[in-house]
Amino acid sequence: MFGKGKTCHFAAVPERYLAECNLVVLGVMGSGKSALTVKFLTKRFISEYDPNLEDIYSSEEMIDHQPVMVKVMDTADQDGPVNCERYLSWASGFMVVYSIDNMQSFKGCQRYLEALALHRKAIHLDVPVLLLGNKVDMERYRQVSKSEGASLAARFGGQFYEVSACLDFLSVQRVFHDAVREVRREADRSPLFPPLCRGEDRPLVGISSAHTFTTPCYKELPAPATAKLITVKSSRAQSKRRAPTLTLLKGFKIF
Ligand SMILES: Nc1nc2c(ncn2[C@@H]2O[C@H](COP(=O)(O)OP(=O)(O)OP(=O)(O)O)[C@@H](O)[C@H]2O)c(=O)[nH]1
Repeated sequence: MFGKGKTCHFAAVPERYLAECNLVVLGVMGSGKSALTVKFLTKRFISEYDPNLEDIYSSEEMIDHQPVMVKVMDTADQDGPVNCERYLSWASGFMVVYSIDNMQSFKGCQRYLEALALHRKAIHLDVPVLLLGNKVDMERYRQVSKSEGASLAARFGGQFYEVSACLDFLSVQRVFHDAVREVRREADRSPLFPPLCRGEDRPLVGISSAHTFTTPCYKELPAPATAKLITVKSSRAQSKRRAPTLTLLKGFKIF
């Protein structure tokens, strides 16, 4: 299990004021989805994960002086974008990951982008999509050029980043925070985005419309069928405390 720690609460901000942003991380096996997710949540790079586990992690973040509960679904698709329903209807935004040292993973992520384009068209909402070229530390084995990544992202109307789960934390954090910013922008821009973010029965109090955003609820939101919700301490809070021992997927421990 990952993240037994209790949630960190920002002292001055009652929980009911937190907006939520559901991010889904997609990509073929081995592209680094779990590594990026764990890096964002814990500032650490862990090299092995159970590829079959699909979990949702949540972390309270302060982004542009606004608190937000970021929920990250680390998906575990075996065969590309099939049975996507569990995350399509849940997501506020998507992050599609490939590995710059693996052309197959780049081709694989195009299938995700196509599926997401269809989804966006179907619901008439520009749910933000970010394309991430991971493993830039593997530059000398690069198979996908930066311009190929950028032009693919542009083709599908998404932001493009190159990152590495095993290099600096801030670059990874920036990508996740930018995803939240994109979701906020879209929520502000589109009257079709539902007006308030609604967590599990969280009272909808005190959130001005300028800062509200949520899952595109074009239909009833089922809880993702196969995912567990795991709450971890925010990375910011964690850095201020003595690092706890976290037991990771597959029983790996980090300190
Ligand atoms: N060098 C390097 N290796 C990475 C990076 N990110 C992930 N890896 C390695 O790539 C392998 C796959 O990473 P995962 O995070 O498990 O990839 P995933 O996309 O979650 O894979 P599945 O769980 O199989 O879907 C692991 O051995 C990681 O250690 C990175 O930025 N740089």
